Parts: sequence; structure tokens; C-alpha cells
Amino acid sequence: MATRVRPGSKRCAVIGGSGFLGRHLVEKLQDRGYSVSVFDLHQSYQLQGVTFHTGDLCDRQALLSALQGVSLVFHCASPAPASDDRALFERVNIRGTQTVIAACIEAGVQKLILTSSASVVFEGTDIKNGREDLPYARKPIDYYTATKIQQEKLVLEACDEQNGFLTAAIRPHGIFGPRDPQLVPILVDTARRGKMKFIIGDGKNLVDFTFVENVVHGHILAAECLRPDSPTCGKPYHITNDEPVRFWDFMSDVLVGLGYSAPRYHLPYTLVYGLALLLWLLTLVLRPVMSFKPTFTPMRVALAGTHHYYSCERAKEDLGYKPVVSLKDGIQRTVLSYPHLRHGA
Ligand SMILES: NC(=O)C1=CN([C@@H]2O[C@H](COP(=O)(O)OP(=O)(O)OC[C@H]3O[C@@H](n4cnc5c(N)ncnc54)[C@H](OP(=O)(O)O)[C@@H]3O)[C@@H](O)[C@H]2O)C=CC1
Ligand SMILES: CC(C)CCC[C@@H](C)[C@H]1CC[C@H]2C3=C(CC[C@]12C)[C@@]1(C)CCC(=O)C[C@@H]1CC3
Repeated sequence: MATRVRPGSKRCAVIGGSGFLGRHLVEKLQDRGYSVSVFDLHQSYQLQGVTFHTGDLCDRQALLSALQGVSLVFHCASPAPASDDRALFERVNIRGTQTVIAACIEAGVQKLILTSSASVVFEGTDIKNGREDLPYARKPIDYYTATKIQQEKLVLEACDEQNGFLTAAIRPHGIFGPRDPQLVPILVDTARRGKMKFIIGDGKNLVDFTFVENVVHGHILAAECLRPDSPTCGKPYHITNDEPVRFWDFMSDVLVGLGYSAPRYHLPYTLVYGLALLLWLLTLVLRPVMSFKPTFTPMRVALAGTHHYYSCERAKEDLGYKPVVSLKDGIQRTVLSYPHLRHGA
């Protein structure tokens, strides 16, 4: 094991710091006086005072050189769920996370905070105010989620108070905000192709959407509360906006805010889910000869048509968490940040 980094040092590294959440985290950490470095496949921006290391997190040597002198690591890298690439998820989220843990220990890092996902307990059926003690999904809804479960277990099991290596996991849900490459762009693309006319199910299902700055806030609180003997050691925390909202109201607010029409016509959930499943199976069969990516995947349909919202009581109690941006303000700031996606732009 390397020489231990001075306890209380404010040197941290963000693995995945070029991504959507990672970059917001880097910016806030810098504001709070941390000295920050980024480890990612690529460098997507420049920020004075931030050092970038490009490399693959599965490469232990590359990680080791990036982690020298770092006391706190945030691991928020993952292949995008939309890639639906089982081998890639297993390589990066499972074996890569084992490499991250080993490199952290070897470099003398003291704290590791993982960005997990609230979806680790979601099996495609209703979850209302779910707490962290719900069992992991036995039948995860996709490969992405299956590997996020393994990843979270690895990180939490690595927590070793005796040897001074402390870990915790943040489970956000439905992150949105400026620069998100996923939720708003996919929504707008679907609307532009005339496919956002339908509501899947009765439209009354409640879901958590979490403004990115609240997710960042949860990560930093977890890192700062993670001390030997603190209740945070080895624990997962739901971090949400604490304002469950009807999935279709949220979608409509974003669409209308950007000048598109809200979906109006209802389609039965089981019909759409069945069709999405058929289409997904077809993409698997046809993959050797052609590749296409359906908009309505079984995972998206399940997310769009069921209740799934989570209690963040544990984060409130252990971390003193409270959302810093309301859902209404978050939606407004998000909509304003995408002028190029406005209707007619
Ligand atoms: N967005 C959401 O709604 C939710 C996200 N999460 C989790 O939050 C985290 C961040 O997600 P988000 O910011 O949305 O995702 P992004 O894709 O924007 O960011 C992930 C970053 O990790 C990088 N990366 C991927 N593979 C590797 C690798 N092998 N080595 C080094 N870097 C790599 C990506 O590079 P590249 O772009 O080149 O692939 C990207 O820069 C993820 O762990 C995700 O599972 C959890 C719940 C909800
Ligand atoms: C086409 C429409 C039915 C839906 C368009 C919006 C969706 C792209 C998003 C709605 C909920 C989002 C979500 C995620 C990705 C984007 C959505 C499906 C995650 C799967 C991202 C990664 C996670 O860990 C969980 C997220 C749940 C919510």
C-alpha cells in the first residue's frame, strides 16, 4: 500500500468527470475549495485549476498515476444505458470498478464515493417511497442495471474501517439539468419525430426526477460525513428532489417549456411494453446483420409507466441532506439551458 495521504486533505479525483454529472460535481467541488483532478476517457472541457488525466478506468496503471496524493475519489463513470452493450457494461462497471477499488487502496485513497442508481432495486413494477433496505432487483430491467447492482455491492463491501478505506454509494434517480446528454435530448428527438403524442398507461404514475445540483450536493455531503464510525460507512443513499411528480407531467412541462405539444392520447401499458419487448428481441436477432436503436425500449416503457419514487429519509438523517433546487426551478433552468433544442430552432 502507498504512503497514506494526509487525512483532511482536500485533494480529490472525479472518475467520469468529463460527463454530465461529473462535470457539475467538479465545478461545485472547486467552488468549495477542493483541488480537483478528472480521470475520464476523454477531456470534454477546460477549467482553470483542474488537471485532466485521460484513460480507461479498467487500466490500473493509468488510474494509479492519476490517484497519487488524492484522498477522496468520486466514481461516476459508466457507459451510457442506451448503449445496451452487455460486454461493455460488465467490463467497465464490474471489472473496472474492481480495478478502481484496488487502485484506490494501492494509492492510499481514504474515501470512495460511488454514483450508483436508485434503479438497482427496480424490477419494472411499482415502488412507492422505496427505502434503501429494499432488496436488490432479482430480475434487473436491463444489463446496465444488472451491472450497477454488482458495482454497488463491490464498492460497499470494500468499506474497511480498520484499514482506513471508507466507501459509500449515492443512488440518484432521473438526473436532469443543463448539459444532460440523455433525458431532454432523447425527449426532444422523440417529439421532433412526432412520437411524443402518447401517454403510456393512465398517466398518474409518480416518479422522482432529480436536478443535477441536488445530486452533486448529496455526493459532497456523503464524502464530508464519511468518517470512521460514522453511520455512512458502507451504506447506499437515495438522493432525489424529494418531490415525486407524475412522469407525464414532468415530460409535458419540459416539452411545453421548449415549445412542443404535451402528449395527450393514452395507450395501454401492457400493449406498449409487449411491443417494446418484441422490438428489443428483434434488435438482438438482427444485430449480426443490421443495427437499429428503438426509442421505446422495455426499460424506458417500464420507467414511463410505473410508480417509482424513493424515500431520502436516510440521507436527511445521516447526511443532513435537503434538496437545494426545487423541481420547478430545476425544470426552468434546464429548459432555458437548451435554446438549440427549442421548437423551430
Ligand atoms: N443520468 C441519470 O439519470 C443517472 C445516472 N446515474 C449514474 O450517474 C453516473 C454519471 O452518469 P451521467 O453523468 O449521466 O453519464 P455520462 O455518460 O454523461 O458520464 C459518464 C462519463 O464516464 C465516462 N466513461 C465511460 N466509460 C469509461 C471508462 N471505461 N473509463 C473512464 N471513463 C469512462 C464517459 O465517457 P464517454 O462519454 O466517452 O463514454 C463519460 O464522460 C453514472 O454512473 C450513471 O450510472 C445514476 C442514476 C441516474
Ligand atoms: C421516449 C420516452 C418514453 C421517454 C423519454 C425520456 C427518457 C429518455 C428518460 C425518462 C426517465 C429517464 C431515466 C434514465 C435515462 C433517461 C430516461 C429513460 C435512467 C435509466 C438513466 C440511468 C439510471 O441509472 C436510471 C435512470 C432512470 C430514469
